[in-house]
Amino acid sequence: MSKAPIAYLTRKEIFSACHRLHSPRLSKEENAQVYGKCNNVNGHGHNYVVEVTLCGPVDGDTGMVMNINDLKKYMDNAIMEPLDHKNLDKDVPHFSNLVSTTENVAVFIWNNLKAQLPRPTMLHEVKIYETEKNIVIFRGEFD
Ligand SMILES: Nc1nc2c(c(=O)[nH]1)N=C([C@H](O)[C@H](O)COP(=O)(O)OP(=O)(O)OP(=O)(O)O)CN2
Ligand SMILES: [Zn+2]
Repeated sequence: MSKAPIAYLTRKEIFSACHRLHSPRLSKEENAQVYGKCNNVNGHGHNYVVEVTLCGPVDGDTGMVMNINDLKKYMDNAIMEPLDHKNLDKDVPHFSNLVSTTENVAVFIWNNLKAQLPRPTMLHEVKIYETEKNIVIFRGEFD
């Protein structure tokens, strides 16, 4: 029997949210120094573009790594429902005591997706464009 080819499947979603970069582990002065304009108490917003990539065998019967309709459902639950049109720092309990950098948002999304996927090991990458120029990739790695 021939082996199934392994493919990477990516889907993109866009969510809008506001936030302020402020770490509870730093003093007021340190926060101002580290985050500069992003520490402004009024906050600011982004249209975050999130690309989720799964990796897995192409099913011989369906021809799919996963049905995109199912991936869309998982991403709605893991990304859109908790984050879209939210104040990340005030509306999302995960960030009540954790600075809402894009790195931390990527880890949050990764963990939400992992908890839902029928085969969590399929999750390969979460990539977020906070702006056109600022991009974070998380692949579930720890130092
Ligand atoms: N490592 C990180 N550094 C910064 C993050 C982050 O999430 N991780 N986030 C920010 C701010 O949230 C900020 O919104 C960045 O915006 P800005 O500097 O305006 O964005 P650009 O770099 O695209 O804009 P410029 O035109 O270059 O000013 C800051 N740092
Ligand atoms: Zn920002």
